[in-house]
Amino acid sequence: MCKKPEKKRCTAILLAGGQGTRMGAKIQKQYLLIQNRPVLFYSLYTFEKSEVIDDVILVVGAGQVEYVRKEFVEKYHFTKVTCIVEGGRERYHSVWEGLKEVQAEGGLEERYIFIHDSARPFLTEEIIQRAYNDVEAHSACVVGVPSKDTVKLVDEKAFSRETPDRKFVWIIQTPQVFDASIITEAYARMMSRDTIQATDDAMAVENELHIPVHMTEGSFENIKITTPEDLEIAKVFVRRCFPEL
Ligand SMILES: Nc1ccn([C@@H]2O[C@H](COP(=O)(O)OP(=O)(O)OP(=O)(O)O)[C@@H](O)[C@H]2O)c(=O)n1
Ligand SMILES: C[C@](O)(CO)[C@H](O)COP(=O)(O)O
Repeated sequence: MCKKPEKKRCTAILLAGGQGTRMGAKIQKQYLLIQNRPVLFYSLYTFEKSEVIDDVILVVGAGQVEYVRKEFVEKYHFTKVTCIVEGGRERYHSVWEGLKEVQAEGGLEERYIFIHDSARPFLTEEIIQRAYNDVEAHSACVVGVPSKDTVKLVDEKAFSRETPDRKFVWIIQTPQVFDASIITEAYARMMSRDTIQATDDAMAVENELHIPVHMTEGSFENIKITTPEDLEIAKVFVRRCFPEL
């Protein structure tokens, strides 16, 4: 009889260490409320219920570890959160802090890492499943959606330089999912450089290891809460995405 291969351990690194400058609110946007619950609650809830995700490393801002432990992990009984660490100045610093925890725990060969922005509360189990299938097939994948708009590359004075064929343009979301050994090696190399320009995790893998990263279909609801109008949209999406809450 053919034995089914064991599922690899799936760890989410959930990022909640940003300042939310573009939101311009008095508190960081991961703590703003959408329908009576903080933005950070929703992705923790989705990971907790997920059949794919085994454990969660939560990365938070300086001095927020105990607050998040009490007000999220204990209050809502999020049992998959195994550790809460402080992040750093840029998003990639925060990812690196999460990855250091992964390295310390070990088992890199048998593990996938799902890096997700807590600022994207409308992640679904379907997207997580699709990403899992994709990382099994390709070792590196990022969730995104094909662009619905025409995209132009422009010069410094905002004159159009090039219009890429839209069928090759994807708008990138999270989670971004990798073999643990690939993403830790890519980040270790990237973090040793003097200047770093990486607005997502795939860039580390593409630039440092030259490994192709596959696109996994996300959803147009998997938005990032970035500026105040995103919160207005979120109020509509939350009812559709979490009818049980
Ligand atoms: N130093 C940082 C910066 C960002 N993030 C997280 O990365 C995700 C995406 O970043 P972004 O939307 O840019 O969040 P902020 O950095 O908070 O926003 P802004 O750039 O407007 O300050 C968010 O969940 C944010 O909390 C993080 O953990 N650590
Ligand atoms: C990773 C990301 O969410 C993909 O869209 C995005 O690049 C994060 O960028 P930000 O400038 O930190 O919001």
